[in-house]
Amino acid sequence: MKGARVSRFLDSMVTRAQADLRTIVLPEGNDPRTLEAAEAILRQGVARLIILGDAGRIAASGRDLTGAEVIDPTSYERADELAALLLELRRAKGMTSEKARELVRDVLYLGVLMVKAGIAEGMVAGACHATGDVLRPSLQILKTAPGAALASSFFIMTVPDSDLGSEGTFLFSDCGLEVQPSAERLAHIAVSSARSWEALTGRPASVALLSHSTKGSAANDDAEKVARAVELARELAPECAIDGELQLDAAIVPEIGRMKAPQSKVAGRANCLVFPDLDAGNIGYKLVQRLAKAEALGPITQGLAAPVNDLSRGCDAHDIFGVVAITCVQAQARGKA
Ligand SMILES: CC(C)(COP(=O)(O)OP(=O)(O)OC[C@H]1O[C@@H](n2cnc3c(N)ncnc32)[C@H](O)[C@@H]1OP(=O)(O)O)[C@@H](O)C(=O)NCCC(=O)NCCS
Ligand SMILES: CC(=O)OP(=O)(O)O
Repeated sequence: MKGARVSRFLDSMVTRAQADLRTIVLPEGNDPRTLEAAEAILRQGVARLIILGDAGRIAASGRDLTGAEVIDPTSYERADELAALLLELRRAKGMTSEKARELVRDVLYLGVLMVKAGIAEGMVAGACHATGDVLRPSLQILKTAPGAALASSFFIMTVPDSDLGSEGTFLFSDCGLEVQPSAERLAHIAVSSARSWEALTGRPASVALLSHSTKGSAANDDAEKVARAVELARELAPECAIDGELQLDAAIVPEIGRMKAPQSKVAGRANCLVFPDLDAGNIGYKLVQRLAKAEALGPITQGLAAPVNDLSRGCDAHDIFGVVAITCVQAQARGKA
């Protein structure tokens, strides 16, 4: 964490988080990277923290976690109350009181239930759990936000020494949640991404729906799905700059955008890149992170009723710190909505 390069984007998230503190639950208190990030979050006054895990093990980490509330999920005094809440919310889906009492000891379910009950305002996990396991409890318990058709996810990528996108910063979606979105779901992902970008950066979104084809240069079902998603996204958000289908070079490199899609207002200047499916999105973000040494903060969920954000199991403490700062900013926005 010490000496980690902080992007201008992350710096702005930290400043906003510090100005109006929120309470975030970190269910992976047994993970050393999480404790390293927690120490930095507390030292810099970025969030109030609830850390779930074995208190003895956490104390033995040697991290200064003064100010954090450490809760052992095996002896939490509000466990019965949260199990009753889970039962009430999921009874129609076959939840039993026995199963609810068992699930409330699972740190991921416990964390989400704490958010649902208002004990915490957001959650960050995924350093040592797979994405499906992190997101399933939030999809089941928190559900989508009013007006959101679906939940999806994005990364904020900052490529060092690049002037593409927004001075090297991009939103990539969906790199974590929707596996094989239909044209309709892709359109919703594109519009949510534009709104997330604008809420986080304060800058106008320029959204490219990516493909192996630019404006009909290839004719097949995959390219047509993306072109259809563009039409639908424009109907959903006529005020947004959205275009496609575009190849990656046409989307972000001005001279190639002008050559391949001369009529497009997005080509060559896109800052939000929407991938056609999860294979492309997940592989794409990891390529940019690992080969271009980009800062990759996410997967951040959008469209959920309260902020629960995931991490890659390949993350480091800097990534966890960054995702917590973004979660705080999302929690502030929810508080004001
Ligand atoms: C997130 C994910 C786990 C959800 O699917 P699932 O576990 O199969 O769960 P289900 O389809 O049973 O859905 C569980 C609940 O989530 C809801 N749900 C699923 N996807 C949703 C979405 N995109 N938006 C809103 N709700 C959604 C379902 O409606 C269901 O609600 P219900 O139980 O109240 O009826 C699945 O989409 C997934 O595995 N995605 C890929 C994750 C991944 O591996 N990413 C790569 C690394 S980042
Ligand atoms: C986002 C992601 O790819 O997560 P993981 O690396 O944990 O699968």
